[in-house]
Amino acid sequence: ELEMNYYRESCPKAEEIIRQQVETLYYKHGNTAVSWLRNLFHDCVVKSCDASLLLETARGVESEQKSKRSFGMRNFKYVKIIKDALEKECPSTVSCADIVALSARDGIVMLKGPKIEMIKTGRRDSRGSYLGDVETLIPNHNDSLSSVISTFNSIGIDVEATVALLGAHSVGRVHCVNLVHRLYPTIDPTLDPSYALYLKKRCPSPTPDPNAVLYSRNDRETPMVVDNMYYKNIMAHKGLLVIDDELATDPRTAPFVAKMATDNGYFQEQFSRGVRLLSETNPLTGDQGEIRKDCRYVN
Ligand code: HEM
Ligand SMILES: [Ca+2]
Ligand SMILES: [Ca+2]
Repeated sequence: ELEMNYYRESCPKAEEIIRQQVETLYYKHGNTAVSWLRNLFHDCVVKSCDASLLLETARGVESEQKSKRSFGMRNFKYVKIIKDALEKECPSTVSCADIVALSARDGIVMLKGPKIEMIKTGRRDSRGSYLGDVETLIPNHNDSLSSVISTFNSIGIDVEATVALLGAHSVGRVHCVNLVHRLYPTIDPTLDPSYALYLKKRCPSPTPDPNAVLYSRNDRETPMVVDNMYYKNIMAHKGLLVIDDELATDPRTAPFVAKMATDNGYFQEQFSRGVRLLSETNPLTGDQGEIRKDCRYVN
């Protein structure tokens, strides 16, 4: 079982070390905090919050980072800095899976989102990756709301918390490859026309080079703040993904969207609840898995 402050005896400074490292990294490379948030989603939805996402391709392991669904993910190299600081203090004690969970919590604070005081720890690390499952488990950029709701529901996350978690798209970016289908050959009629013109400027080619770093920010107003701006944007038909418009108009989700758009406190409360639920997905505990020494490789 996960518990609060799992490392209180084995490594009392663990949570403080992670917080410090997340903070230092944020001041050097602000978008690391954005990455820690996305990592939580991409790790926990694929089987378990077990740091399977962090494994690189080596010794028979094929990295989940290679999946199309991981497109645009960045900053993995900085996880090593956090892990090394922990290994120095207490070798082979703090799991990479707990780094994923705690760095997401601390990253959200750097992005001026809610302070989630209590997050359970004691997760252990997977002994392999699940590349083959990533495409079925992580929703695609053009998936329908119904399929997204059922994905989240299958890991115990209700519709209200799902709507709140999508507020993560109040920070970060989307590359043109994930957008152009809404702009070319004709503009998706659910997009605000002036916003569509802006997006066409950001993404001038219908066939962007996947290696080019052409992207649009998720939220032009507060791009580095986890806030309820996402809901205001999607209600104004200024969302980037297909699901954004559905979220704002579907009767199952529209009431939550409208409330989150007007009440940042309510958004923060539901977002915190969503993050906690997500972080507790199917953990490995006890003698399952292992405590990796280097998050990139199984021991
Ligand atoms: C329906 C579910 C979701 C879909 C379809 C989806 C899809 C996407 C796509 C297509 C991108 C842009 C990738 C790129 O082009 O670079 C993205 C970025 C991002 N997603 Fe999601 N996402 C979903 C849910 C979530 C959740 C639940 C979280 C976190 C709680 C999250 C956090 C992020 C973050 C932080 C970014 C920005 C990353 C960066 O700028 O480096 N997403 N997502
Ligand atoms: Ca995982
Ligand atoms: Ca924002």
